[in-house]
Amino acid sequence: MSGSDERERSDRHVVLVGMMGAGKTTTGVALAARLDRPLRDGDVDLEARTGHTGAEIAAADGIDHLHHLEEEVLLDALADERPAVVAAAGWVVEAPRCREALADRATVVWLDVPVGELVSRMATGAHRRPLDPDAADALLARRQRCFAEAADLRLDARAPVDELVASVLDALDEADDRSTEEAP
Ligand SMILES: Nc1ncnc2c1ncn2[C@@H]1O[C@H](COP(=O)(O)OP(=O)(O)OP(=O)(O)O)[C@@H](O)[C@H]1O
Ligand SMILES: O=C(O)C1=C[C@@H](O)[C@@H](O)[C@H](O)C1
Ligand SMILES: [Mg+2]
Repeated sequence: MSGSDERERSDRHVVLVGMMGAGKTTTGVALAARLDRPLRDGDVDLEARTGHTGAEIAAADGIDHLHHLEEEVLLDALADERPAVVAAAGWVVEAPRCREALADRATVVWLDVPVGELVSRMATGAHRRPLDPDAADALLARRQRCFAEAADLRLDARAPVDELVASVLDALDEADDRSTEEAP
């Protein structure tokens, strides 16, 4: 894993990033249980803060306003001293402030899913704004670099959830082993 070692690994948040429908919430619930950490889900925090879903905010106030709120929600979650598992909003890797905070305070896992599978996964749940396949394709192409820059670990998230969780736990253990070996 790359990324800043300013904080001990065990103090860092584990943040799941990826496109809408990539499985951040689903994997986040299972990972938080295994790590015995709280789950901070961007969509849940957004609704608790505003009383509205992302889809409602985008429709009423525009996508830029939604993005501004999502940025604040992630920065708040990362500022919490208690290490958590965080399911971040899909967009946040495009925000330089978020990428900086992620590099400082988190181990970042990119749940990467091809567009065809994403589109069927996005059909579930009511909180998402609608996105057609061509728009999803263009968005992923544009955002690929941001995900790659932010991520310490990239997983093919077509795998079953328990395998994804095991891969994250393995990567965290390996990083812990390396930092123990490197300690003076
Ligand atoms: N590893 C997986 N294998 C198969 N289906 C999955 C997997 N992970 C998630 N799903 C399914 O994909 C759909 C979207 O998952 P989820 O809501 O967790 O995505 P998300 O990344 O949190 O989306 P959003 O960014 O919109 O909140 C759900 O129906 C979920 O059951
Ligand atoms: O991935 C995206 O582009 C988005 C994700 C959501 O969190 C919202 O920011 C919005 O619906 C756009
Ligand atoms: Mg989610």
